[in-house]
Amino acid sequence: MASYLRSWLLPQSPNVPAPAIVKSSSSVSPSPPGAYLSDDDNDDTETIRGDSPEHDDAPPAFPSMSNVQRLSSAPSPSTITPIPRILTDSERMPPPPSPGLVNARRPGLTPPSASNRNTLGVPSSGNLLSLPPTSSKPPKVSRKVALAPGHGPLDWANLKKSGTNLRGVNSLMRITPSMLKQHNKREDAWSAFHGKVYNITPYLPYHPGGEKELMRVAGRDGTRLFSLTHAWVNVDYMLDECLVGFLVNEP
Ligand code: HEM
Repeated sequence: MASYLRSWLLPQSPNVPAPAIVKSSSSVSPSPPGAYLSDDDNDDTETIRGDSPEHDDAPPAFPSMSNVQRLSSAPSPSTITPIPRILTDSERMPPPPSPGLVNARRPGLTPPSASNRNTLGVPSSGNLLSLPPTSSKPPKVSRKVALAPGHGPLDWANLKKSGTNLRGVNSLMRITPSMLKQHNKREDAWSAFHGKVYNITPYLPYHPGGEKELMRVAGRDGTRLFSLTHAWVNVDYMLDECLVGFLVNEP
């Protein structure tokens, strides 16, 4: 009786098989004697060693181990794999920056300072978020003049359609530079544009740039000055009813 109790209170000696470790072929399958003693050569013995996950639900050995036996066979704390801890919000990776701070975090770009921000907090310059300058030129000052009442663009269009003879001649002519030069008075002003000669006298009070400007080309070729001022204006359409002829070279 005493030896029986001692065998349960003391750890098992190495030559006595531990009752909890089932290695006996009789408990599993009828293997030939000695087959379960082989460590590596037999696959069947591998499946019943207890280190396989499939063996976790094996029934406890009988008789069960004492406290001393359990302590001696328990794994040391250093061999226990720690269970991963769930991170709190503050320990997780920070969220991506908001769009307004993207440039401030880019290397090589200076973050927008308070000095180059307007009252709305929008960077005014030196930042990709700022609007590009639309033009480096100063704003163009209009040189248009105030036309007399009844002398607007629509009034000119109506005059052209009225059938009034705006040419001052009965037929189209071949006009040399010397002939053109004789028509340089306000009441009789001709000017050449793109090889065509027009009577500009009826148009003088309708010219948005003023009579004075238009009279600069009276009696001569005004193509260059016209193109420098407003190349986009369709003079052929504007003065089609004022055509008097075509510019030709001197004979
Ligand atoms: C007979 C031919 C010409 C016609 C049909 C004509 C027509 C016009 C028109 C339609 C405009 C208004 C343009 C706009 O609204 O943007 C204009 C403006 C003007 N034109 Fe003429 N033009 C003629 C000849 C000339 C010539 C020869 C000069 C210069 C010597 C001249 C000087 C000007 C100027 C300074 C303005 C004002 C431009 C501005 O600041 O907006 N034009 N002209």
